[in-house]
Amino acid sequence: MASLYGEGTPGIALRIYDGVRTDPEGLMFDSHPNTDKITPVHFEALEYISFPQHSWTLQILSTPEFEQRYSHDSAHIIAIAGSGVSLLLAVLTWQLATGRARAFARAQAMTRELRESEERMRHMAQHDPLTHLPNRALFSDRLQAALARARRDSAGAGLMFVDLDHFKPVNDAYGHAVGDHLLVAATKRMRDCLRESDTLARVGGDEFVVLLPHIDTRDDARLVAERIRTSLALPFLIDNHALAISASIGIGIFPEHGSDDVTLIKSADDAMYRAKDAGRDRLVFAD
Ligand SMILES: Nc1nc2c(ncn2[C@@H]2O[C@H](COP(=O)(O)OP(=O)(O)OP(=O)(O)O)[C@@H](O)[C@H]2O)c(=O)[nH]1
Repeated sequence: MASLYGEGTPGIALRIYDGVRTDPEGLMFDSHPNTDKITPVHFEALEYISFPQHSWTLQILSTPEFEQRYSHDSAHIIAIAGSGVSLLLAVLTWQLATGRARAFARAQAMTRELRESEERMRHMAQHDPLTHLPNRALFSDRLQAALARARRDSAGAGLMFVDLDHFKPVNDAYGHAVGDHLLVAATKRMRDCLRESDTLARVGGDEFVVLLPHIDTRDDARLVAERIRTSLALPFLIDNHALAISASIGIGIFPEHGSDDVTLIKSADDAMYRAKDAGRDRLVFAD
């Protein structure tokens, strides 16, 4: 029970019950099974206000002293006015609180959606849709960062161009979809030859690049390149077709074959073309 009217108007109080059933004349009521038993009280000492759409019942209590001072009707009006204002405030507060909570939840959901779509867009802008490998733009960023680190640490880095051999005949003989599946399978084989910290990127139709950001000697790069060459030279079984391809690999070492990304890329790319010219399925180091 709470007295709403402070010290100036002692003797009047308001109770709000939820789930109370009034009797047909509104004089007596039973308690809800979950509330305490409410003792019936004489009409002169209280008023009831039931809300048809709700299970609430207001009980307005007044002491005989209060009624002597203000009369029953005044007590009634003061209580009704007071409870009306209280209810209005409670409803407003509830609406503001839930409205704010809803607006807050919606804003959070929108922020999340926005962030996810930004991440999707950024991923699409930086990755190849077929193999999901980094594309040329992302590779270029990673290469520049790796060379800056290697320069600072006076360390080595390796760059490889890996171009598949005899890929076009696969497309021509079995169709583009089989060619696509072969590119995905070749990607997996190459990825399995690399460390997590290495970057494999797709920079053309059947052309890939590999960044080895930490190598001590050119033999480190040779070993990785040889592993890739061997794994790509094994037959692929794609959509029930046994397919044979291979790879020509050009290798450039930082800083030996280029002290900046542009020079290093050109050196490794030239080496790859020399591997093609020399008969394919081989590694060639940059000059
Ligand atoms: N299936 C498929 N084919 C592609 C895709 N992108 C490019 N290609 C094809 O890949 C082939 C690449 O050409 P080449 O590198 O000259 O073909 P190649 O037979 O490997 O030639 P060499 O490298 O000289 O051995 C072309 O036929 C392109 O149409 C792709 O996303 N999917």
